Amino acid sequence: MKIAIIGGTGYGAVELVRFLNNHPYAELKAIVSHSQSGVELSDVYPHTTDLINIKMEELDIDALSEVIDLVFFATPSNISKGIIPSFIEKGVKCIDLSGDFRLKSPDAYQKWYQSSPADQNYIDKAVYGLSEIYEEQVKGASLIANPGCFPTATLLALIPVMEQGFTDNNSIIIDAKTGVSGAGRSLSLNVHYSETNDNLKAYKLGEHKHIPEIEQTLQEQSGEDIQVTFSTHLVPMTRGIMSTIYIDLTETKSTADIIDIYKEYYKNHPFVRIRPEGTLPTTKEVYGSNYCDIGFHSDQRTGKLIIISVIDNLVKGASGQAIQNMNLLYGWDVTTGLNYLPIYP
Ligand SMILES: NC(=O)C1=CN([C@@H]2O[C@H](COP(=O)(O)OP(=O)(O)OC[C@H]3O[C@@H](n4cnc5c(N)ncnc54)[C@H](OP(=O)(O)O)[C@@H]3O)[C@@H](O)[C@H]2O)C=CC1
Ligand SMILES: CC(=O)N[C@@H](CCC(=O)OP(=O)(O)O)C(=O)O
Repeated sequence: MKIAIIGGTGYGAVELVRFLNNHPYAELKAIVSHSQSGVELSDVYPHTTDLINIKMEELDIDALSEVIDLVFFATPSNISKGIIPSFIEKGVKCIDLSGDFRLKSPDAYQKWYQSSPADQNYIDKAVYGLSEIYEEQVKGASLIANPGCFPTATLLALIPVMEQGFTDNNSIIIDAKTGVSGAGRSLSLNVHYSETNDNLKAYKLGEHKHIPEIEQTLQEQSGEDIQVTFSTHLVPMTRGIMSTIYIDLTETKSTADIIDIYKEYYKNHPFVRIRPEGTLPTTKEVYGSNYCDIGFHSDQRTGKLIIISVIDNLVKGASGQAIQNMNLLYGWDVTTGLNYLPIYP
């Protein structure tokens, strides 16, 4: 299978390169860069020296479409929506790491992304690539909208319990934290070392574009009109997301009851690991890997279930899940190319 990556010098792209390099059925044919075409990837990322010998190139849709089967877009939002239709028309499948095709409502996209939405025909075609939940739909897709990092950690943690009929689905509070690589490679004051080191910041309260993404999927899964309270925090670490979720239970359930439900739900999904009672996952325990680890505490005193979900934002939250979706798309084992033990410590 011949692959191209667009957005070559970004963190998402170089993480895709890492996984494709280890993938037995995928061949990386081209890396497109709008800022550094003609430059060797290893000149931008010296850690790939002698391992990846690819000169980045300008985007040429016609020429690329002749030689590739699949394109990964690792570009900021507002880019892929103008390019993907041309690839799809030429029979090239697309996996988009940006948010351009995630929201089914064009009005919601306009509101939360403050920009005009993609062509409705392509929004309709796009499959939301939350791999474990939409496995069957992903298998038949031509365009996959890879989920955002916070929605991945949050939705995998919430959906199984919400299907049980003993939760108050309008009581959800999501308190999420992310490492700085979530903001990508470009520089800004927000992610400046002396602004983030030794510091903890809340940001984008009430206006984060992952709010409509989370609500859209929870509404689709439950059939209810759900609103969530969602807060994001920047933590002085490179990688990792922890989503701490609070949801009211309408029946008394022990932590062990909840764990049984999740173990059953994810029994055929190797990338979701359910922690035993008394242990809660940490971001370091999934570092560099495609795992989403989930732990629970059912608080009998308050009737709230507390769920802790961790991922590596660049792996399960972006490029790893994109590779998982590629594996589903082509009928390969989902773990192909992704069989990494987390890096610890
Ligand atoms: N970082 C993360 O944890 C996650 C990221 N994502 C999403 O994945 C996508 C990539 O993120 P990430 O790699 O972190 O971001 P980066 O900022 O690190 O990289 C994005 C790359 O896109 C290219 N690019 C930037 N501006 C333009 C432009 N105007 N036109 C064309 N290409 C452009 C640049 O590469 P070049 O100049 O080489 O073309 C840039 O390096 C984003 O949509 C992001 O929201 C999703 C989940 C998690
Ligand atoms: C630290 C930081 O800024 N994180 C980003 C993560 C968003 C992201 O990367 O996801 P999208 O693909 O939806 O843009 C944020 O909170 O906006």
